[in-house]
Amino acid sequence: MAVFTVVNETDLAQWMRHYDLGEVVDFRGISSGIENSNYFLTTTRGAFVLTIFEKLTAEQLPFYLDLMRHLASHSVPVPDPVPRDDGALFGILHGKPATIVTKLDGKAELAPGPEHCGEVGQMLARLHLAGRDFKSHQPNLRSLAWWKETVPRIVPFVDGAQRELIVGELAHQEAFFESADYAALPGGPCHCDLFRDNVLFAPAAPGTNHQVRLGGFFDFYFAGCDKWLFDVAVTANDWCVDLATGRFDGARLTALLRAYQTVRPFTPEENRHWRDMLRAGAYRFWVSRLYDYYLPRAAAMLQPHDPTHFERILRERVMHADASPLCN
Ligand SMILES: Nc1ncnc2c1ncn2[C@@H]1O[C@H](COP(=O)(O)OP(=O)(O)OP(=O)(O)O)[C@@H](O)[C@H]1O
Ligand SMILES: N[C@@H](CCO)C(=O)O
Repeated sequence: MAVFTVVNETDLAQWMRHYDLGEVVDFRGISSGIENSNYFLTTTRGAFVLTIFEKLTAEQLPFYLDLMRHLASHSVPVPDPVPRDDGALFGILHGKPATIVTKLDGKAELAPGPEHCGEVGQMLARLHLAGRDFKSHQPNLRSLAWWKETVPRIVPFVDGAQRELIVGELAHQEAFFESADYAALPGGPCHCDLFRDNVLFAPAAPGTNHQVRLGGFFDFYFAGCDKWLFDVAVTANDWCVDLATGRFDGARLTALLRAYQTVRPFTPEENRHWRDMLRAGAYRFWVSRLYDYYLPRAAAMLQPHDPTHFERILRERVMHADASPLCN
């Protein structure tokens, strides 16, 4: 269930007066998702998604919506927020900020193969390059500063071995973030949460030699400016692993990294610090999952994600810290 705020026919008719989207043909709630209320909206002008933000505020939204609009205008397939009659990308519905974005094609691929990872890698590099002239800046709000603030709050709940890892890795990451090599890593707007459930795939067009077709990336509400390599690491840690062990699948990892580098080759510093960044990517989600597990927000997370999955991945990455970028 992911319709927390109910929109009836009268509310919708009132809301649609602010848009030049023709007549409503179909309107239905979307059952998945745990953060916002989402509806599929079909009008005589096309297919859209209406999102009512249950937690993000009107002050927080412009960075995300402007970024999506910027990327969409640079041919990166992401939901494009539709401007209202006053030019605004969101309005207020039932007292909460709400927006209409274009609907992407396809469905999530939860058991990806190398062909899916290749498409994701290439588009992620295109997203990074397209973000270079995006004017707003918001840091990744789930990076080092947040880890430093959050780790002391979760440490009382974890066992001795976990405490050692969580505190030790924080020290490792602090040293990495302070290094000259880290400062030299290129960066800009990043998705920061490009997991399998935030990407859609559609059937490949007949007559093309593509096995799959990327519908697009969505759920930009953890996006922020960060090192591009961090985004690649977060993505690889989800798309290219065996979910039972956290180990990399060599074919998927190679496909993702090769495809990314056909668009933007890694710099020497990125090559040197791939493993540190994989650790950072795993750490970010281990910490957030522990936080959501032990300190749940009111009415949040219907089903918290399993923190031990990312503990396993982090231990795996620490163990293979010396491996080179294109190896598993
Ligand atoms: N622009 C879009 N185009 C097509 N489908 C979309 C779009 N936005 C959302 N969806 C569909 O709606 C579902 C719920 O969206 P989403 O996962 O973003 O939920 P949420 O509650 O906003 O965030 P979270 O993933 O953090 O729970 C997605 O799984 C996807 O199927
Ligand atoms: N992708 C995150 C959830 C927040 O979108 C996780 O798996 O922990």
